[in-house]
Amino acid sequence: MRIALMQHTARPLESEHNLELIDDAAARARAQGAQLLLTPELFGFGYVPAQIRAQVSAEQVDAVRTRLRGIARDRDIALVWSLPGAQAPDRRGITAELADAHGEVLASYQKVQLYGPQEQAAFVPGEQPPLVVSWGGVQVGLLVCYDVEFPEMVRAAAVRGAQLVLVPTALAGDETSVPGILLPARAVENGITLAYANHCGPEGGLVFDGRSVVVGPAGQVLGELGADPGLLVVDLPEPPEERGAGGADYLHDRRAELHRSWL
Ligand SMILES: NC(=O)CCCCC(N)=O
Repeated sequence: MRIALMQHTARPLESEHNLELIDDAAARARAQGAQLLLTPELFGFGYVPAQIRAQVSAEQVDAVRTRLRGIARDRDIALVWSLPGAQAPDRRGITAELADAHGEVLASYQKVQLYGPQEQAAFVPGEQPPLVVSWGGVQVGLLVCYDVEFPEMVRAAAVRGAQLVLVPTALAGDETSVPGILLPARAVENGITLAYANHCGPEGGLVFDGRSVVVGPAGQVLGELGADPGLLVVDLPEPPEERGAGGADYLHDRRAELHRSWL
């Protein structure tokens, strides 16, 4: 299976411009044989939580979502996007959704681990575990940004059968430990592949790191980008016949009840 990750700089609240970037990335990804395109967190509006809360209506979110479904359909590629939820501005979270190449939404997930006071003031956290759906013969789970830094969140996707976890993100501040240490660890401890698509460059008062990456079940880097805009196209390895092949099978060996009683 071949997937693509879009890494770019969104323009705050300029959804027409941001959608054109996504459409262009979808066309280029499809031309390179990718079956899915993963895009960064809140890319349609830019990573500007306070401005989204104050200025983006539910109708505007719905219009952008409709356009994204159309891009998936018109470009004949599955698409993962991240938007504000469909609710009123004071009751919505940050979502990630997977649509198939017909533009049909297969999975929706609401970010559980909101990051920092800005996000917590602007959005409502999700309370549900990641939904895992079958797409292209692979069990796919969705998480958003900060979620993936918690072992519990990736484990929740893995115990629900996820083989591939797709993560729209918005990481700034030169946090090299996230793509460099945490993501490989999450992949190894669950025997899964993780794809992490970030913003890059100056946007909304922050400077995003880029460093989008795909990490395989042994923690191996299958593809990565630097600090500039780009399209990362990666051929995913076949999911391992059985987890832990050649190593520990943490999911099988863990003493979950005992661990739960300690935490
Ligand atoms: N949008 C986000 O969830 C940002 C998470 C950044 C976490 C970090 N370690 O800097």
